[in-house]
Amino acid sequence: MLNIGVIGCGAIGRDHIRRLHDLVPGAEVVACADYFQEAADKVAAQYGIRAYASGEELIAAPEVQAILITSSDDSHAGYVLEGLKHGKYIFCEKPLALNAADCEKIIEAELKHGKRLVQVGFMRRYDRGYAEMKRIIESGELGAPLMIHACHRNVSQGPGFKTEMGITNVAIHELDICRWLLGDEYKSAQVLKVRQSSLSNKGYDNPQIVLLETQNGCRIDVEVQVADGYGYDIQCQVVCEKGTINLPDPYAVVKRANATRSFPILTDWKDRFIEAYDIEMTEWVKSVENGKLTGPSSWDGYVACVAGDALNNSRGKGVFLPVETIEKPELYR
Ligand SMILES: NC(=O)c1ccc[n+]([C@@H]2O[C@H](COP(=O)([O-])OP(=O)(O)OC[C@H]3O[C@@H](n4cnc5c(N)ncnc54)[C@H](O)[C@@H]3O)[C@@H](O)[C@H]2O)c1
Ligand SMILES: O[C@H]1[C@H](O)[C@@H](O)[C@H](O)[C@@H](O)[C@H]1O
Repeated sequence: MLNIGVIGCGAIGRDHIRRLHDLVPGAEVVACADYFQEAADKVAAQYGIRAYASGEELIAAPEVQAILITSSDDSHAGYVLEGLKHGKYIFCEKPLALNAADCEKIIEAELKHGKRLVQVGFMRRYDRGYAEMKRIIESGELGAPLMIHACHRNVSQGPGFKTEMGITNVAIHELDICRWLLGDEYKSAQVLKVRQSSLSNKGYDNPQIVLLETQNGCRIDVEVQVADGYGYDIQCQVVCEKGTINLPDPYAVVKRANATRSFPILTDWKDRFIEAYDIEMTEWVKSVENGKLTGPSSWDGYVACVAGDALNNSRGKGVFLPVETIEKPELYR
C-alpha cells in the first residue's frame, strides 16, 4: 500500500481523495492538510485519517510516503520543493509553478536525487480522445500536422480571477497537450485581447486568444474563454496534410422531442475528464510502486510555464515572443 498525504482539501483535492480511496488499487490516503483547518478536519473525519496543521508538517510525517498537492496554484512550487527536500514522491496538480523560474528550482532539486520524483497533473494525456488523436498523428496516415485549432471554455470564475490566470491556470492544459500531441516544441508565442464578452466585466480579459508557433512550423490557436456562461467546452482540431482529427465530445444521450434533437453539455471539469483522472491516479500509484514515474514530468511542467511566461509577457505588445528553455537534462529525455 502507498500511504498518501493530500495538501489542499478543495474541489479537486476531495475528488482525488475519493478516487484514491474508492477506486485506485494500492493507494491509501492517510493524511490531509489545508490552509483552512476546518476543511482538513472535515475530510479527516469523513475518511478517518489524520489532519495536519500545515502542509509542511504533513510532508515531514514519516507515515506519509507520497504527497498529492491540490492546493491553490501559488502554493505548488513551495510544497514541491519541500517534498523534494524529504525525497518523497510528489504528484502536483497543474500548474507546477506560476512561472518558469520556480520550475527551474524544482528541476534543480529533483536532479540532485538522480531520479524522477515529481509528476504534474496534466490529465488530458490520459484522456482516450487525445490519446487516439496522438496515435493517428504518429501513425503518419494523414501526413504532417500543420495547425491546431483549440478552445478552452469555462462557465464562470470565482472571485480573485486575473487575466494572467487565463494562461497559468486555464490555457496551461493546452500548452501541455499541444506539444504532446505534435511531438514538437514551441518557438514563439503571443496572446491577443479580442472583442470582450459582456460576461467578462469583472476585471479580467475574456476571451483571449493564444497563438503559438512550433519549431516545425505548426501554428496553434487557442480560444480561452473563462466565463462563457453556457458550459465546460473543450475542443481541439488538428489539421494535417491529408485530413483533420477532432477531439470527440463527451458521451451524451441524444434526446428527440418537440421537433428538436438535443444533448446536454457538461459544465464541470470533474465530469468531463473523470475517466482521465481515474487513469492518471491509477498509473501514478502504479509507477510509484514500481519506483519509476511514467507521467508528465517537472520538465513538462516547466516547458508549459516557459510558454506561459512568454504569453503573459506578450500581452498588449502585439508581437510574438520567443519560447526559450534551458537545455533538457538527461533525466527527462
Ligand atoms: N487537472 C485539472 O484539471 C484540475 C482541475 C481542478 C483544479 N486543478 C488544480 O488543483 C488546484 C486546486 O484547485 P481546486 O479547484 O480544488 O481549488 P479550490 O479552491 O476548490 O481548493 C483549493 C484548496 O487549497 C487550499 N489552500 C490554498 N492555499 C493553500 C496553502 N498554501 N496550503 C494548503 N492549502 C491551501 C484552500 O483552502 C482550498 O481548500 C489548483 O492548483 C488547480 O489549478 C486542476
Ligand atoms: O483548475 C481548473 C482545471 O484545471 C480545469 O481543467 C480547467 O479547465 C479550468 O480552467 C481550471 O480553472
